[in-house]
Amino acid sequence: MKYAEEGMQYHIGIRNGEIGKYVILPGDPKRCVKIAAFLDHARLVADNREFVTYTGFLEGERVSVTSTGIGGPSAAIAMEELVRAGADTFIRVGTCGGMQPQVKSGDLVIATGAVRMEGTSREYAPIEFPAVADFHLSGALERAAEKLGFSCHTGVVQCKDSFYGQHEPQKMPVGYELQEKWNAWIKLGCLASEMESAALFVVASYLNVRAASVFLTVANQERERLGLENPVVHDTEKAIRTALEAVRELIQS
Ligand SMILES: O=P(O)(O)O[C@H]1O[C@H](CO)[C@@H](O)[C@H]1O
Ligand SMILES: O=c1cc[nH]c(=O)[nH]1
Repeated sequence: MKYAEEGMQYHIGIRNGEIGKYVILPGDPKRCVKIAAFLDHARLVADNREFVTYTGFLEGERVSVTSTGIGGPSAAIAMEELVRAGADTFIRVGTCGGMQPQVKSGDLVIATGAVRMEGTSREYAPIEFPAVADFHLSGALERAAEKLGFSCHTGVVQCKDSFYGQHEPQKMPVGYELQEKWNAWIKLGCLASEMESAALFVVASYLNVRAASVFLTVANQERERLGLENPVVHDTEKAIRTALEAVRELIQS
């Protein structure tokens, strides 16, 4: 494809040689600078659309941070172009909404797999194919959260394309379907809902690279429904530190 000059990735604006093989993937571009602050000698290498990239060092190894924006389409584009630029190991650092009563605001969630109730992954793989995280990366995230003493849940998460379809299904013309499926995901033990991991895990399988996800639980609408305590938490630092500790372990191993 010839949309960009030679050696430059069209959407993310990265030039060859500007990123590490390890990339942290937040959704929010403003999270990039917070993550980059944990790297040595981090510098901004690209800023195009929703895709902001910093590259720095961890344990002497080059590590990058690229925001994906919201949803599967832009997350898949980011991963495709980062792989073309040389990356092979991805950890999404996101936010999520808890679904099970034990998943409380401020807790971390690590995804072992993701429900593919979004559109992007269907343009890569038939729906029978599972969206699964890399086993070794997820294990490294679990060990990191435990080492850092953070409250953490590991399991399947649910992905969708409509944030408001999750939060206000009754207002949607297809609310009957959204509500029925939501109840099914809860019965099946889904821990939390977010928007990018299903696409990232399926694209990673297709491109033969490694991907995993860790999230901050912002709040939990099921706890709200049950009349349980449910504050709103926005600070993603625990998820960021967990991801970077996992990358550190991978670099040292
Ligand atoms: O905080 P980020 O990483 O963007 O993740 C979550 O937040 C956004 C919705 O508010 C979606 O992108 C969802 O996956
Ligand atoms: O409830 C939430 C919180 C973050 N991201 C989501 O997709 N849903």
